[in-house]
Amino acid sequence: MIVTDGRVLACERSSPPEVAGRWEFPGGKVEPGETDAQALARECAEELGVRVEVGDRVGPDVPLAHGRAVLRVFVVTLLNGDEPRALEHASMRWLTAGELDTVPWLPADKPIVAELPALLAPSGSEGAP
Ligand SMILES: Nc1nc2c([nH]c(=O)n2[C@H]2C[C@H](O)[C@@H](COP(=O)(O)OP(=O)(O)OP(=O)(O)O)O2)c(=O)[nH]1
Repeated sequence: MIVTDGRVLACERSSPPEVAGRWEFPGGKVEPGETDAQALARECAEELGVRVEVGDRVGPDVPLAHGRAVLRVFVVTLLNGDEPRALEHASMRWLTAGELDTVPWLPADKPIVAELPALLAPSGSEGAP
């Protein structure tokens, strides 16, 4: 997940048909010989045209419905002022904590999205009215 200025980048899948229109964090499958961080940097370049630094993990490993993989999410930071472009997604939105419920997330993402308000809140404001 790319977090900038208290907003997270949410991406709308364009395919396959059964998940088109559902929203996710940019990323993709780790290929043989890659570390998690290498795979994530490659996918961010392919899908968004950006260079990133991979940071801490967020939330649990979530088993995917087909049982062949888990969803594992990391915070990443954009490098060199790069601006994400939706090269493979149908659309993209930068969401504040208050907007997280305004897109239909893929089911596997929901436990991870649940951890986001704390991460997006300005430090010290967690729990504030
Ligand atoms: N990148 C990403 N994938 C997710 C999320 N949530 C979720 O269930 N997935 C699923 C969708 C896919 O089955 C898989 C991600 O792999 P992918 O995006 O590389 O899959 P794909 O089938 O489009 O592409 P490919 O690797 O087969 O070329 O994980 C998420 O937040 N981000």
